[in-house]
Amino acid sequence: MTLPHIIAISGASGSGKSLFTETLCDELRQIDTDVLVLCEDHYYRDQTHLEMSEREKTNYDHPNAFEHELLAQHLRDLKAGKSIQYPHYCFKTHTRLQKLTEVTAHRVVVVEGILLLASPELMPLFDLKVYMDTPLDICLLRRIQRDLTERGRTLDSVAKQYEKTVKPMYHQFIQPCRHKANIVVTQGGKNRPALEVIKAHIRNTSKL
Ligand SMILES: Nc1ncnc2c1ncn2[C@@H]1O[C@H](COP(=O)(O)OP(=O)(O)O)[C@@H](O)[C@H]1O
Ligand SMILES: O=c1ccn([C@@H]2O[C@H](COP(=O)(O)O)[C@@H](O)[C@H]2O)c(=O)[nH]1
Repeated sequence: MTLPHIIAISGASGSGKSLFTETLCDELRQIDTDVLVLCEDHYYRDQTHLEMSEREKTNYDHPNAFEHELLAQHLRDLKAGKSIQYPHYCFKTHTRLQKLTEVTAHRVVVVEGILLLASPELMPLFDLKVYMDTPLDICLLRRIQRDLTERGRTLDSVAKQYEKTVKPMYHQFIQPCRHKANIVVTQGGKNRPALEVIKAHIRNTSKL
């Protein structure tokens, strides 16, 4: 089997990574492209051993919060044509679920997450690196809306986490990776020309 083409979609929380990935992959499937999506979020380290009050103090925007070594192993396995079993993570409890999803190797693998380009172990595994360059104030507004409706947070907790870790870690780890990307996407998940460019690149390079 042809090696999978692995694409990283990175950028700040709320920058539009998920929407961009979902749109890209839906459209690739419509043209019969065999594509698998993996989320870096699934690889957050389990916090079960900590009290809830301690879990809430964890810095989830630092690279150490992720089990990048497991994600790297999974990407190497997929490159070798092997199946993987990826974990699932719950943002409300900050723990891994008792659930693994088995997936087989695909021709195209799209991985999305905030700190993919900050990991020296992951970087060599990506064939294409995309950075979502969205102003941080827009990201924050989107994050407030999502965290209140989907992740069981309050406005106060979102504001505190943003000041304490989300914003400083963005400046320390995420934004400095912008220059490592092959493609920088402005205007979030709805940037139609950027989607077309990446689709054309995938068609040309993944020998579909
Ligand atoms: N260009 C855009 N215009 C309007 N809304 C957008 C745009 N890009 C993303 N969104 C919305 O912003 C929110 C956050 O986007 P999402 O893709 O979940 O970000 P991320 O995965 O980077 O955290 C979602 O509700 C999404 O639908
Ligand atoms: O237990 C957790 C784990 C992560 N977070 C926050 O999630 C975002 C990353 O997710 P996106 O889907 O890219 O927005 C990150 O900024 C963490 O702060 C959390 O709050 N709790």
